[in-house]
Amino acid sequence: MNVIEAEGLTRVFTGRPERGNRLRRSRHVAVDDLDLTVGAGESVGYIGANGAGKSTTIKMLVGILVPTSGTVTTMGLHPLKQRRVLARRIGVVFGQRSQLWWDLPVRESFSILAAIHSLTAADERVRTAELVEMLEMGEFLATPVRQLSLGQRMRAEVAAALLHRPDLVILDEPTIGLDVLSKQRLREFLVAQRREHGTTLLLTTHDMGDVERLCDRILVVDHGRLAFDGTLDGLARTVGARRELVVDLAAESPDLVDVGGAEHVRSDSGGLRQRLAFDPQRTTAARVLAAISERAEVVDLSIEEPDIEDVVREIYRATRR
Ligand SMILES: Nc1ncnc2c1ncn2[C@@H]1O[C@H](COP(=O)(O)OP(=O)(O)OP(=O)(O)O)[C@@H](O)[C@H]1O
Repeated sequence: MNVIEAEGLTRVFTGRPERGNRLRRSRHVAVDDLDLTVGAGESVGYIGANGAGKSTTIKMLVGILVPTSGTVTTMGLHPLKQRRVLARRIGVVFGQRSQLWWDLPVRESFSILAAIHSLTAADERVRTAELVEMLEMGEFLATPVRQLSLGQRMRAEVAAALLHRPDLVILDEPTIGLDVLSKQRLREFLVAQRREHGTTLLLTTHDMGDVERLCDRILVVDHGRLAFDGTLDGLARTVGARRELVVDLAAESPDLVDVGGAEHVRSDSGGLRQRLAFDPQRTTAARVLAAISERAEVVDLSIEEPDIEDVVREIYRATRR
């Protein structure tokens, strides 16, 4: 069964009437004739530059925005006409907007949501305990939401959206602004939910790490239109999404140009710091590091992910050729 089916989905925003000419309004096509199907159990990353139309699409899928034209069903339901029924079947997280009660302790927000979703008292207890453990929320359950750190709040938001075990979870920028550890926790949790419950995931993100660790299908949107629909492998083949290993060496060294599986990008400070690019589909950072260590003593290292904006720009370039 398809969890999401959209055909010719279009949303046009019209501005205010222009001064001196009330009949003229600016017109902006945010989502342009989009055909989209997402099957049960898929994990789909929806990426694109700022303003490409990601949030607008999601809002139409969940019934917050009315399409200008086209059709859409989510979980086989009409998002606008059957919004209440749909709300019981899906979980939605908008990174920038909270669904928790600001002044209440986190635990109470969960209780209210459990009541809204008609969970039994026993089920609420079991599910809350499970989420608290998996998302490590024990230490801030009694804290009012407004006092949470961003990482804590996002974990609580995700828990709130998944409390009723929805079949489809839609996340708009779930890891935005989070530190490395919080991102990792959240990703591990989502992977586990998928594995254990077969949950379908659709997420928008600017973080290539989210895409790599969470998604088996990627959609790239450009000016409201689909520019790419395929796997991460396919995306990497199209744009060569590379990572960079940055190593600090114990002594100045010549450029590390002959390291297998990696390409020397740049040396700084007489070769004390060197950057090597590699394709994560073909080799691993550990292998590249081992090869470097045979040639020079490494004292520190970091790995830089490709910037999603660069990947998207490359996709746009490739698809417009
Ligand atoms: N309510 C609105 N009224 C007018 N224009 C809007 C409205 N909402 C969005 N837009 C415009 O539609 C386009 C798509 O916006 P949307 O928020 O869907 O982009 P996005 O891909 O989610 O971007 P971001 O990554 O920055 O969140 C943008 O040009 C935006 O300015």
